[in-house]
Amino acid sequence: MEFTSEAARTHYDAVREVLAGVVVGLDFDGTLSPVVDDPESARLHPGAPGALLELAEAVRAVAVITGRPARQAIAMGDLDALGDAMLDRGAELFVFGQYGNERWSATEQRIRSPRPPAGLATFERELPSALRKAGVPEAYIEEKGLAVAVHTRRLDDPAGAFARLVDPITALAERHHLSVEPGRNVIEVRSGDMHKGRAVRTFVAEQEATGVVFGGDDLGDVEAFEAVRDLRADGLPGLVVCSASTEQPDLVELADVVVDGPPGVVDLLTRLAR
Ligand SMILES: O=P(O)(O)OC[C@H]1O[C@H](O[C@H]2O[C@H](CO)[C@@H](O)[C@H](O)[C@H]2O)[C@H](O)[C@@H](O)[C@@H]1O
Repeated sequence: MEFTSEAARTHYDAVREVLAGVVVGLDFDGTLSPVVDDPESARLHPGAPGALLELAEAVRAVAVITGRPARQAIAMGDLDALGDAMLDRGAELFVFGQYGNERWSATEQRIRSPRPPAGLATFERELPSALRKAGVPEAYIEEKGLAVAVHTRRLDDPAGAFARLVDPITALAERHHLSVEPGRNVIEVRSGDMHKGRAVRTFVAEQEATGVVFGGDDLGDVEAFEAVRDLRADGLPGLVVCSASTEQPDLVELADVVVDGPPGVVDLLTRLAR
């Protein structure tokens, strides 16, 4: 792991000093789960469950804060079993799905979810035609209930296809009053009401946290990075962790600690816990 500045090292020490009251939010894809070609095949890094379990005992609470539907993240990460193991040790696991629109906890064992945003159903109906017109009809459409993701990773030219799709998808989304979230070979369309920054702030407030850590790897994590930095400016110890990749190099400059993808995240969580 690498600190991005001397101040960053101080932030790390400040968080460790109040660790028992700290909340830890972690993104799923690219942070806890290595990025794979098929979004359905993503799984937790093998070291993640053990590291999260150990960490949960040392902090106030742990949350997976993801763009995925909560149900999917729970299934892919076997998070209900992990949550049970945490409860057995007096710790709690939360999942904030769809950028904080959905909420699950190991104690409640049910997902609270709002209705899909107005305009999403029409957007979905019009999307295949927009993909055809942009010359990328074979892009993979992932329907998530509250959002739609268009993936280009498995195409012959993922970056070129992404570039051809951003403007037409943005225009279509705007016509339906929806927001666009570009990511790693993915363009997501969803309601703009919620983002990971709000999820982080809610998590901190509800848990009356004495500090906060957030780790992420993609543009959809930037609001959470900013929330940690803003809370820190208000006096709450905080640490921003970037799970680095060549696909989103710009995120590094927003972070305090940079680690090498999910294996590096697991290593950092293990160090924090000890
Ligand atoms: O907030 P996250 O947990 O990072 O979720 C963001 C999106 O991640 C998924 O896509 C990404 O991971 C896939 C599997 O590794 C990869 O194939 C894809 O290229 C990545 O963009 C997921 O499919 C989306 O629904 C999530 O919103």
